[in-house]
Amino acid sequence: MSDAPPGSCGLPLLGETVQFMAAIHRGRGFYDFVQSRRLRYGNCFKTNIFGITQVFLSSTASAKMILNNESGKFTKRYIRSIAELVGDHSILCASQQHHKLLRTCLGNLFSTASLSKFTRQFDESVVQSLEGWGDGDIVIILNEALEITFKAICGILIGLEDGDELKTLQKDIDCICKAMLALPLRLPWTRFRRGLQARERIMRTLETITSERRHRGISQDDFLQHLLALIEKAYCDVDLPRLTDGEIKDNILTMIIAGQDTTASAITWMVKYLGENQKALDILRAEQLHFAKRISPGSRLSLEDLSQMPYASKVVKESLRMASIVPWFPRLVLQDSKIEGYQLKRGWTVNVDARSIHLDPSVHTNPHEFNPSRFDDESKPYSFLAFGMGARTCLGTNMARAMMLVFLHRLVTSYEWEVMDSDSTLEKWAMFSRLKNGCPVMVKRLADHTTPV
Ligand code: HEM
Repeated sequence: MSDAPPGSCGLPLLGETVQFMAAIHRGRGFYDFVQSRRLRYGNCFKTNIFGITQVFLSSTASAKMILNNESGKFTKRYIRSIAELVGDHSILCASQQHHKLLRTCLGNLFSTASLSKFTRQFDESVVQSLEGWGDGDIVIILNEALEITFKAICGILIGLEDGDELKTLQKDIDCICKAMLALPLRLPWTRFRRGLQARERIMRTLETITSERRHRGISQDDFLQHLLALIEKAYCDVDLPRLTDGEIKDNILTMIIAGQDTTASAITWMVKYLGENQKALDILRAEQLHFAKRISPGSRLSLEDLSQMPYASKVVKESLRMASIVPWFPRLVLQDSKIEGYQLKRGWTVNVDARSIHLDPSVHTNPHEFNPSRFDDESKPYSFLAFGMGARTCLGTNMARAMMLVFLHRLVTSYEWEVMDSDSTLEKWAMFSRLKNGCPVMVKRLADHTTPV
């Protein structure tokens, strides 16, 4: 094909899988594989990973065409190993038609009422965690953020906030996340096999919780209860949208995976960027201390409070732009099509390379500079893709923002911190851009903090 995208599809059968896996093993993470080819070939190139031709695109115009998908030529596609780990009924794997039903049913978790309740609970949890930090302690931000976000998300989804069951669940989720980038080999002791076994254990736990709710009349004010009630109601009203048990379990697992690691990683990068940018931190602290004086001491933050933090919101956005937690978004090509002058074939996967767009100097001035004020002006279309765009945009956008803002408020109004290790090496095998050192910081209580936690 003369107008095929540039790039190499590597060896027959193997493609460039070996190079991709090697990049995962190196400290700069799997994105290095994409970046080096982008530098060599430009905004559009092709490769072959796991036997599938993959095209990477990194212009705002191609992002619009693919994510908006007005032509209907693209659909979401994950590699088979990821689909097996999250389950066939997951919203991540759903066909276009079924996706709408799933999004309607799952959308309730992100209603204003649900997020309001979540924000207060999350604030309580952050306050408790921060209270445990002593003056001069070295705190690993990633570990703290993983624990707090996991507890909060499991609490709102399945009412599990403490105890051994939660710890086991966290270990199993970690195991699944690490298996997502592994070769899909089912041999004993392979990373992938361990991920599948962890998935089975989680499915059994969710089954037990569901059956206790149904047969022992145990009721909780959480999302699982809401989904089970929808099934009950749907027996009387056939038009009501409802999920099967398999869909409920796969999607609860999906939301834990999609919500915890991403948000905890984002919080970690945010603390690092601020720790290394005194000017932005000073503006932020002034805004937040001023805000703290307006709320009664000891009260918990509300969703409404979070809408009154303009600079903090820009800090969140800028951290997400620079970190690009989900670096690219894959889509399956349903029909032969043309993009950027290149021919795409049906069956290929196209990946919108959000990270390249976030760091493109023609899209964002001085892209490597941490500058929240860049968002004072309206952004160019499709230039900020941290949560994706279009029909498959992140369902948890507002929940993630709420968690980041709450954490930020409590941190800057209670502590000063110094980043103890500025190494930006990424963790190997992590599905999302995650700092290997977890961002160790030395914390010091603010002398006259106005919001005693
Ligand atoms: C900072 C944190 C987060 C980031 C950066 C993030 C990023 C993203 C991105 C980029 C996508 C779209 C991928 C694509 O188009 O292929 C996505 C989808 C999704 N996210 Fe998030 N996310 C975050 C937090 C959350 C949270 C807290 C939840 C829920 C608890 C969540 C649930 C989901 C779900 C269910 C989808 C699939 C939506 C669909 O296919 O319709 N995310 N996320």
